[in-house]
Amino acid sequence: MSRQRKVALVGNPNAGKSALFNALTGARQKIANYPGVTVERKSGRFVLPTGEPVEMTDLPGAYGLDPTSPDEEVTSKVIRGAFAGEAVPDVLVIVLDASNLEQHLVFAQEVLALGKPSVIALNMVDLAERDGLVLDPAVLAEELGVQVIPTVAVRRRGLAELGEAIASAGERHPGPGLTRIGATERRVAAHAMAAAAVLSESKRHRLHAKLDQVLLNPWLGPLILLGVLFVVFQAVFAWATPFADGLDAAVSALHDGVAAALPESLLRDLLTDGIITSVGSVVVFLPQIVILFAFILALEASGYMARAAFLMDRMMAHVGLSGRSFIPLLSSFACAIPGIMATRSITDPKDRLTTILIAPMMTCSARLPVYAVIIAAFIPNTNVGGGVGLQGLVLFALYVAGVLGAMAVALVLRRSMTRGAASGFIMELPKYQMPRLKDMAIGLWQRAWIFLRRAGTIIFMVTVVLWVMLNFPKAAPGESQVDASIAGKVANGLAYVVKPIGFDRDMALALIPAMAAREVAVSSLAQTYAVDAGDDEEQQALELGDQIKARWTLPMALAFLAWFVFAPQCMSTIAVTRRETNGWKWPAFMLFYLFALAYVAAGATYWIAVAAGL
Ligand SMILES: Nc1nc2c(ncn2[C@@H]2O[C@H](COP(=O)(O)OP(=O)(O)OP(=O)(O)O)[C@@H](O)[C@H]2O)c(=O)[nH]1
Ligand SMILES: [Mg+2]
Repeated sequence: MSRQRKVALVGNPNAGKSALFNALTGARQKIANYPGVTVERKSGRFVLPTGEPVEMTDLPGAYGLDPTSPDEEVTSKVIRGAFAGEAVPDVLVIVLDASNLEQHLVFAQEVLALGKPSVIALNMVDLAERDGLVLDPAVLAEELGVQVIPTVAVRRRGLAELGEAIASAGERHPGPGLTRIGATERRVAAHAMAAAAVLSESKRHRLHAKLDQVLLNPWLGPLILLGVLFVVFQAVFAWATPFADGLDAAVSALHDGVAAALPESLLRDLLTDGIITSVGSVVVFLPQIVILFAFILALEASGYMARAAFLMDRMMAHVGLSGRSFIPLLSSFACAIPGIMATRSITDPKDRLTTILIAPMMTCSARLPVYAVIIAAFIPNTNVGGGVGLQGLVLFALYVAGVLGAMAVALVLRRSMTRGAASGFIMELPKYQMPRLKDMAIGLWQRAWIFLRRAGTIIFMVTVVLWVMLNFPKAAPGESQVDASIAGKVANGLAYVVKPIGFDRDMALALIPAMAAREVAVSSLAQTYAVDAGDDEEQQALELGDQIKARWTLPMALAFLAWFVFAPQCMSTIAVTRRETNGWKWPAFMLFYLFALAYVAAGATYWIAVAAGL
């Protein structure tokens, strides 16, 4: 034999080619670049069982022979013998991931159609078996017309058999089935072959495979995801009502009880109209928060969340981000702080910065009380048909508005301040699982506790300060207490700024303490109206929602909602952004652009609503 024969390993990315290459060639490797491109060329010596030494190359992973990347181009050219200065391989070892057979068979058919001497390494059979899937290599060999050797590259299983198969791989002609052209035909055939090769499959594996087929379907998948999210928001309203009503009654009872038990005094006012009214107005949203988190935790534990990230990867790529940003952004639906901290897992610094900057637009749970009180006051609790409640629909729309805003900003940032290419994304999809009740209960308890602690600390303190500012100096007889107070005077100043976007003095007043935490907007409205009601018993008896309804117009309410979709009203988020970006530059930028967006969005909402005659 004049020339040393060449054997090349080909297959989809992550099939285990390099693992197999290392197992076969050991330390006898040469690493260089293919001439003219920065693609690594790995080759090594391997001695066949016949004693014949061959040169083995580990080709870059590819999904097809029509290249879409420099890696794929090298692979495609080398195996066709079209790469200048590179000898054409004599035998191809096509490496397949047995636990992902259907997908890998698509490329395998394309390679086999070239008609070269080939062998298939059915790799990762250990992982397939772990998942309850046992395959019959003989069926595949029959279908494909080449030898199929089960291997476990990392355990060196099947290497000797693979060597023998390589030694005996001879000239072959592509069978009729392998001259199929077109990706769709190959896909259909891959599906049939993968199904035919199954020797035994646990019920669970079959079910999971079916689930993935539906949930990850490029058309159905996103629709289902949208549907799931939609149900969540419907439930947040529908299921929480009885519990929220109960809490509300308890808060009122406590308020009245304390008011009756104490003599009239400043302390009594502070306790009742100040603390109980404000903290109570936030605490009543506990049921909605718990329901929202129950869904989020269940979706995470079941394995669906990772699928959602997978589905979102393509969409995120459109705005220059990857699926990697999805998890931090998703956590930001609970709270932007853990979300921003979770961006540490994003390796590309510009990717990460973009994700941090848009995280506050994901609707966090602190906005829920604001949204809920205004929606409940202004949006009728009607059915828009098919059992869909209008209130849940509006809530859903607010979440969507935040997401769309974030995507638009990411798109702009990735073309300007954080310019750069989107990084790739590979994600392991976890197995489907029934969420465990105990884990869920612990998770829910933690979230509920965090929420209550906020009510007991930040909101409590801001409330006391606000109460002082609202109650002093005392109004002259006939004058409104709110107008006379320090808070009222400050709010009157701010009211000039927010008047063009439809906000009145009370709304302006709510914005100031809400810088500490968004929920405070609700408690400060509750307090303002309690102070404003003074001794008017009829006014005092009104619920916050009814107060708001009586004082605001629908365009005002909608503008207020639009404001909270964007406004960066959370000191902790600003602080954590400063820490994660090492300076004030980015948090300052974040504050500026989010306030600008909030102002424009609220103004546009107000004037459009007014023009529409709402
Ligand atoms: N359990 C198990 N893991 C394997 C097996 N073969 C490879 N792996 C692991 O699968 C992962 C991917 O393997 P690689 O050899 O890097 O895959 P590759 O085909 O070279 O991937 P690209 O170079 O990206 O095309 C690695 O973590 C390997 O350790 C196997 O038979 N069983
Ligand atoms: Mg590799």
